[in-house]
Amino acid sequence: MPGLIAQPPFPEDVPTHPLLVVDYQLIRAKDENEVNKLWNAATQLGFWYLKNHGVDNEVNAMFEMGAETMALPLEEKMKFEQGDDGMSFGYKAAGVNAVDEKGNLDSTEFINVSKDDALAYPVTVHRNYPATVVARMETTIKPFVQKSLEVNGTLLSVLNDKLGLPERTLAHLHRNEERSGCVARVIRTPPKDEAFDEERALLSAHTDFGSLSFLHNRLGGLQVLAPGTDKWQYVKPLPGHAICNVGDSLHIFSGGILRSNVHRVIPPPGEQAKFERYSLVFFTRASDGTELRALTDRSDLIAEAVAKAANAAERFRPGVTAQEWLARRVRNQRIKHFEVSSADCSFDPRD
Ligand SMILES: O=C(O)CCC(=O)C(=O)O
Ligand SMILES: [Fe+2]
Repeated sequence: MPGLIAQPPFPEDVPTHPLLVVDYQLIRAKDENEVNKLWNAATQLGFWYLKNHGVDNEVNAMFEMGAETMALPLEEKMKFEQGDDGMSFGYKAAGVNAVDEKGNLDSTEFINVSKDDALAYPVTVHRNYPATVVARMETTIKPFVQKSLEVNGTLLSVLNDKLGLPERTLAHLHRNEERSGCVARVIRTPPKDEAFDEERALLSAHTDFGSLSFLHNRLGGLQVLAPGTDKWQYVKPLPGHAICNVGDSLHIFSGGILRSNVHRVIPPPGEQAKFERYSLVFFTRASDGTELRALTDRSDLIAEAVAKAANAAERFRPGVTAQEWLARRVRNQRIKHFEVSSADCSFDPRD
């Protein structure tokens, strides 16, 4: 089980991309220095470490839930597969997504549990889940979802104010009680297959689709392509530190001020590659019916940024809701839609 088996440390001699370390407790206290650090991280790279978030116990329990679920027979897991229609909740089998332009298939499994299903349990809002998920819905998943919503909600409110938006503008677009694509995801990738080339992605280059991602890594493998560079670099997992990043919808709401940066997952470096890799993410996404558009009418800062941007109309008013954006992005990754989606430039991270 992840975290219970001793795993080799991240190698010393592998280059990594440093991230700013933001202290969640100082953010909650609205400490000015810390708020500025968060702002710099969110506007420059769009990724940062978050320490003192207080979610460690729930994270460990979620890894257990993920391992219990992945251990089910494939036939059982397939009863809950997300399918080819753009549904993001449920089980994603290995080999259903393309990882590159050649149409190579992924080897990554997910279990995605909807925030709406977790909070409404035992009422079903979107779908049913495997017995290993149901057994922990109340004890493990709901507390993880609630705490993750709180952490991301606090970060959103600080960013809201720095963007010059009226109080709680972003909070209104991300209301816990409204249906959304917010989801808790456990990811499993197998140990590295020696036959695969080093650079073959486990999760292809992408930007996240929602507003804020709260990620927990144990082994390396996550890489970012930092602005102004052409080399992928590992982000080193640090014990007790989450990795947070901005996604597409927040990039759009902010008129491009907040950066939704490209990232991918490849096999972990060195000795770590011999182990299966588990990671856990909570994605905060806007309520389903929210129109994705820059909030130019609510903030002078955003209006100025959009006025200066190239192709602003296309980039910051794509003419879709948060729900449509998510469904399109999820659907276009599936190999079933590969020919259509590659013609539609789905490998452009902003498709
Ligand atoms: O597993 C990771 O480290 C990153 C996962 C990720 O980027 C995603 O699920 O969007
Ligand atoms: Fe991602």
